[in-house]
Amino acid sequence: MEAALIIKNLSFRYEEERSILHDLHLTLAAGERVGLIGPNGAGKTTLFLLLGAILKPTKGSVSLFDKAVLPGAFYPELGMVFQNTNDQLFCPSVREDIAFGPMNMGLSEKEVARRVEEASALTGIEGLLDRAPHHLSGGEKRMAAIAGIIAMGSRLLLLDEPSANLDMRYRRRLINLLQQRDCAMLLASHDLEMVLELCDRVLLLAEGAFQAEGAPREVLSEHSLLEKYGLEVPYSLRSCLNREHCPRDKAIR
Ligand SMILES: Nc1ncnc2c1ncn2[C@@H]1O[C@H](COP(=O)(O)OP(=O)(O)OP(=O)(O)O)[C@@H](O)[C@H]1O
Repeated sequence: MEAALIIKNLSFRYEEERSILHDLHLTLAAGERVGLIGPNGAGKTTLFLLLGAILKPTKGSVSLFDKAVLPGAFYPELGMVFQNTNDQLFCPSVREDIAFGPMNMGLSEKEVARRVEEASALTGIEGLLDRAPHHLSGGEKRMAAIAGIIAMGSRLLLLDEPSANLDMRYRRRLINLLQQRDCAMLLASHDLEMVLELCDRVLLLAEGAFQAEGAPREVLSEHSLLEKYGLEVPYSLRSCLNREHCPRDKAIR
C-alpha cells in the first residue's frame, strides 16, 4: 500500500534547548486518519513544523508520497492548518487567501476560482469571501484556513487543533467534511471526542516519544495512561467503559 508519510529516526531540539522529539518512527498509509494527542508542550506542533519542512530535523528523515521532504520546499500534496490561524491568513481578502495555494500550484484562473467557490461552500464561509481575514472571528478564521487547504486538494492534511474556537455547528461541519475526504490526515487535538469520531488510529506523544499507539477506542479508554499525561478519557467512553471515573455517575452517588 502507498504510504502518505514516512518518518524515520526523527529527532529535534530547538537551539540550546532540551531535546523535544527523540527518534520517532511513523508510517501513515494513504487515506489513513491518525489522531495525535498529548499534553501541552509535548511537541505536536513542532512535529508538524518538521513535517511541513518549516523546521529542519536534528536527525532523521521525512518523506511524503515517496519524496524526501527538504526544508523550505513547497509540497502541494501537504496541506497544513496551523494552530494559530494568524500565521496562515495574510492576504487582503479571504477569497485571495483561499486562492493562494491553488495559484502557487500553477492552476488556471478559472480552476482557482472554481476551487475557491467549492472550498468556501464546503466550509460554510461563502458569505465571508470579500472580508479581510484579520477582521474575522476566531472560528471564522479557522474555517477560512481549512478552506485554503481544501482548495489545494492535498492528499495529506496536517491539522493542528482544527476544532479550536469552533462553535458546535462549525465543529460538526468540520467533522463531516473531514469524514467525507479520502485523503490521509494527522490530526493533533485536545478535542478527544473528535479524535474518537474521526480517526482510524491514535498516537500519544509525550516526553519526546510515542507512548501509546492503537485503535482510538482502546487508547482513549486507558484512564491511568491518559491521567499520567494530563489527559482524560472522553466523556462518551466514560459512561460505558469506565464507570468509576464517570462524572455523571459521581454526581448521582
Ligand atoms: N521556537 C522555540 N524555541 C524554543 N522552544 C520552543 C519553541 N517553540 C516551541 N518550543 C518548546 O517546545 C516544546 C514543544 O512545543 P509544541 O508547541 O510543539 O507543543 P504542543 O504539543 O504542540 O503543545 P500544545 O498542546 O500546547 O499546543 C514546548 O516546551 C515549547 O515551549
